[in-house]
Amino acid sequence: MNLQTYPDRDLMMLALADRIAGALGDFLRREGRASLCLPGGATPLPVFDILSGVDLDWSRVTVLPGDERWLPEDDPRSNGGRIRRRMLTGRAVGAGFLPLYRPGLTPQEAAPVVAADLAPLLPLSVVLLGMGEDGHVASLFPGGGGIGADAPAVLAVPAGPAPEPRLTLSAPVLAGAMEVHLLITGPAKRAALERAAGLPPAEAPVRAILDHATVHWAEQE
Ligand SMILES: O=C1O[C@H](COP(=O)(O)O)[C@@H](O)[C@H](O)[C@H]1O
Repeated sequence: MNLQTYPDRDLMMLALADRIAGALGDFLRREGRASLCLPGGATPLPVFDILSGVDLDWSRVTVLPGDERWLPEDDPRSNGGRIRRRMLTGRAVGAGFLPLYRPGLTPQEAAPVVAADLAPLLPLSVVLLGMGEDGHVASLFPGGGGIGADAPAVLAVPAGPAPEPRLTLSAPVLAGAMEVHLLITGPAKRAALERAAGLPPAEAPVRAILDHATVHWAEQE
C-alpha cells in the first residue's frame, strides 16, 4: 500500500491539494483538458476550499462527484451540492460540472444517462476518494456490486447500507483513473484500512482501488 502519513491534518490538506493541482496542470498542458472526480462526505472539504483558490484554467477542467446521494442539490447531504458550494467557487467557478443527480429520474433511470455523459471523460484524470469505516469508497458498499472488471461504469445503489438510494461510479472507472488519491483521517479509519487490506474487494470495496491509489492519512480528524 502506498501510504503517506502526515504529522498535521492541515498540512496534509495543503499537500494533497497542491499535488492534485499539479496533476491537473500537467494534464491541461499535455491533453488540453482534465477531469477531477471528488468524494462526498465531510473529510475532503478543506481540499476543496484550497483547490478552489488555485490559479488554473478551470474552464478546461470537468469536475464530477464519484457518487451521489439521491437528493436534490440544495439538500445539505447532497455530494454535488457540497462540490458546487465548496469547490466550484473562487477561481474554480468556471469549471465544468457533470452532475450525477438527475432531477425527475430514479437512480436506475439515471445510471445509463450519466454513463453516456461520462464516457468521453474516460479515463478520468484525477480521482479523489474518501472511505467509510466499513471500507466503502464512493457508494461501493461491502456486499454490493460495482467491483468486478465487468461492472457497468455507473450503477444505482438501493438504500440499505446508506439511508438514501445512491448512484456511484464503479471500481473499474475509479481505479482506472490516471491518478487516484484516498484521503482518510483518524485512528478508526486507519485501522479500517489495515483490516480492509487483508479482505477481498467484495467485502471491503476500498481494496479494489488500493493498488492504484496513494493513501493520505493524518491522525487528527
Ligand atoms: O457516504 C459517503 O461517505 C464517504 C466517507 O465520508 P466521510 O465524511 O467519512 O469522509 C465518502 O467518501 C463518500 O463519497 C460518501 O458519499
